[in-house]
Amino acid sequence: STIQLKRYDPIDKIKHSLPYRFFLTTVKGIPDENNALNALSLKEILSTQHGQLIQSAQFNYMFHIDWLIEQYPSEFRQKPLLIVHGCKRDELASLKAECSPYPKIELCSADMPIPFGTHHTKMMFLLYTEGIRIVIHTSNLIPQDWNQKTQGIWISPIFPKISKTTDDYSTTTANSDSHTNFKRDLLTYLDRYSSKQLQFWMQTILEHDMSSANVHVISSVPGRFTGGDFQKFGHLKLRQVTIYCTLKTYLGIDKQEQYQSWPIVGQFSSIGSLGKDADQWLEKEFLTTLKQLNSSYLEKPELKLIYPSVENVRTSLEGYKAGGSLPYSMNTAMRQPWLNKYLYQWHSDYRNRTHASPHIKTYLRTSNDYKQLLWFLVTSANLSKAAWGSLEKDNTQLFIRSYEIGVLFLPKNFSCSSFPILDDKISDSFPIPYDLPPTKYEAKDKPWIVDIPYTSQRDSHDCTWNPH
Ligand SMILES: O=C(O)CCC(=O)Nc1ccc(C(=O)O)c(C(=O)O)c1
Repeated sequence: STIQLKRYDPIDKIKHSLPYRFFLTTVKGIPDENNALNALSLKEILSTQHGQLIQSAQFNYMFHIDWLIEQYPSEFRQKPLLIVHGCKRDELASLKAECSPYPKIELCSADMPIPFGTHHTKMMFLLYTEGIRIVIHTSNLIPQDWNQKTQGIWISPIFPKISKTTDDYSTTTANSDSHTNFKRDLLTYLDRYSSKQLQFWMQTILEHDMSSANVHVISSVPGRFTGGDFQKFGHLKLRQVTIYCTLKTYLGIDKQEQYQSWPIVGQFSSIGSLGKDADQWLEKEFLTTLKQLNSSYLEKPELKLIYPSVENVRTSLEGYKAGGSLPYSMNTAMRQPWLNKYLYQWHSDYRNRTHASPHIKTYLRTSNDYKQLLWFLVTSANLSKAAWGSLEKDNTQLFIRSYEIGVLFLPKNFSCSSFPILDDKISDSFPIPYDLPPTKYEAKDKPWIVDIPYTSQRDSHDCTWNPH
């Protein structure tokens, strides 16, 4: 059979990048050495060092087209580019206008059948002569999102084309998928767009060997899911993957008791309307599925939510302007004061990103001493029912409004029973983006709310915040 020459992937040369391939974006205005550790810029992701680009696709919510084209190397700026978006009406008109100088840009509008849903997914397909690379991340394609924020990036290997030779005995399982069903789940997600332009990318993905993928796809698409589709998306998918890959399979039932109290940490850049108390959705639905309370213990589930306080925003590199990307509205916040007791500050001293305001979204489960990580998810999904879904029809149907996608790291796919979280940062500990244990809000702290003024204290640029 043809020996697939493992092409040298420049991403592998970045210190500590393997085996997780999980990066933050580089931050301007902090010492360079803090950027070196597991950080990438968009230009680095798109650079010619990865091979000869044939064409690409960019899934996102917000686009600055001229700036995006500039992030591609000049020799790749005329390659076909598919923009997958959820824009409508005047936003669609301005997106079309922005794309008109570029004949090779095609627009694919995601079907948005449900009100208040967003096309939130942030993903890149990069097709090279050598193979296809998939990037799943949290940044809008606008300069502000790649400048001074904390954002997350999972960057796949360059998956090689499945060789055509008939005697190909490579380890390809059913059409060369991974143990984590990465290809199957990515295709399941793409199929929901029922888009002709995405047919080409689905066929291309089918033709590539993704058996080396070591993460699970956790996605959301608009719809009402029951029966066979019940656990395919949203928080039920996360439950389905974590429940069978950690507690039950190799930790043994007896140990389950030990894990009942292990806290779950959620971290995000916006919050939806979650109901009049925690029992409406947060604890009864979202936490319960993540906690897998499938046993008799009725432990008080421990949930810690990291969302920037006003002070975190005021003292950030961008100052109050960072709050423009934290669209938690007064109208929503005023109806859920009960949420504040779950809130923790954004703190990332060990990654030198305390002042790089977070737009990343992550969810994880950790031991009580914060030394072991049971699972880790980086995703586009904020803490909202629109993103994660809400159960209906006596818990037989999951209703989701938005498109979201993320990748889940499970220890079993990295041949260990838990990921180490050690306080020194150069060890092989999992590169979590923030400090653990999380830092509680101080008594005077309030969650950042985007649509009210902050004038009593000026920010790091000596500005105040006056939305209108
Ligand atoms: O959900 C709610 O009810 C509040 C509205 C909201 O949060 N909207 C929103 C839209 C786009 C993005 C994005 O940047 O793609 C983000 C984000 O990522 O914070 C959040």
